[in-house]
Amino acid sequence: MTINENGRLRIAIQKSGRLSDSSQDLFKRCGLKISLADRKLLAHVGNMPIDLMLVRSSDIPGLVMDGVCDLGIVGDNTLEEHALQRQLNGEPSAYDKICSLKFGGCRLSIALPEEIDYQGIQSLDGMRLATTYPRLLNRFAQQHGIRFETCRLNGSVEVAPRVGLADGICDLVSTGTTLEANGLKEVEVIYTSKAALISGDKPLSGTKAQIFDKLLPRIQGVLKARESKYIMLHAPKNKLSEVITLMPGSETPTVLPLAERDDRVAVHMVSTETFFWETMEQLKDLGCNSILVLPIEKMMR
Ligand SMILES: Nc1ncnc2c1ncn2[C@@H]1O[C@H](COP(=O)(O)OP(=O)(O)OP(=O)(O)O)[C@@H](O)[C@H]1O
Ligand SMILES: O=P(O)(O)OC[C@H]1O[C@H](OP(=O)(O)OP(=O)(O)O)[C@H](O)[C@@H]1O
Ligand SMILES: [Mg+2]
Repeated sequence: MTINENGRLRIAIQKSGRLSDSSQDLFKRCGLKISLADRKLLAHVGNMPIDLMLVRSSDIPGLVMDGVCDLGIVGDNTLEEHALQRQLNGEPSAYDKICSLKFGGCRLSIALPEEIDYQGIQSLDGMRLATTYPRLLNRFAQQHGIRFETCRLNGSVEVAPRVGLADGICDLVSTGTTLEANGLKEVEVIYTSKAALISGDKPLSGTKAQIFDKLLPRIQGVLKARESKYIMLHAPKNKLSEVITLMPGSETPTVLPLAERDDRVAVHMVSTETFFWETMEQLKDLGCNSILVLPIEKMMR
């Protein structure tokens, strides 16, 4: 049986959940025309030879490692857990992480009921912890020379201690609201995660490699644009060098004359660093005005 050999690049993304909107948005920003009809699980991109396969997040590492999909977007946590499980089973677990994406940020943490007196990692010895990530949790236990029992729950893990299923949990945390709502406190962060773009470890075939070579710079351009800002301001000519020093990442600012003003110039630049209010205030103190910080939609070097 030949799988995935129709000359179209196949990308697995989460069907619905924490990563699905951001994954679709990333490809839309890359200029891909995606029309996702209700319940359609394989969507053809209209203007590029790419198909998006909509699946459960937990299936994405396996689909990419087995070559069913060429690329995938998945959380580091899911990827690492799956790879560890496959290694234990003696199954192929190789993949390439192409880049980290800037969404889906969370941490995998151990949490215990608030009333428990936690004295450090040794307090976990002998406990029973509910988790969706037993392999990552066991690795942590081994690294710290402690033993505990794990029981697997695929969702609503935070309810386990209250119903007597476990002493504590190991689950994903972002704002901490779910822990707090369920009377739990975070005691150890065992892994930090973001969404990642992955591929299998074998090189793509000719046509697919060409599609990928077109897509990757667009993805990188979207990521770069997201963290970059276009800054414009008017500055006194005699303070120009001080102004430029203050501007974050100001390698090659453009300096333009202003109509009917010999003492002031316009300065334009792209900043790839965070532009803080404090910097704007300092620029103002130097005599700058009309300071604009604008988002950038696309970038290509
Ligand atoms: N609270 C959160 N904040 C930010 N990112 C999160 C959060 N919870 C999960 N994630 C990230 O999003 C991924 C998908 O989470 P989500 O809960 O949508 O799906 P799931 O239940 O883990 O998986 P599946 O799609 O297989 O049902 C997680 O693996 C993690 O990387
Ligand atoms: O720290 P917080 O911001 O509260 O987020 C943490 C919650 O988010 C995730 O669950 P999700 O809401 O995705 O539900 P699920 O268990 O159905 O996957 C995770 O499993 C936690 O329960
Ligand atoms: Mg979830």
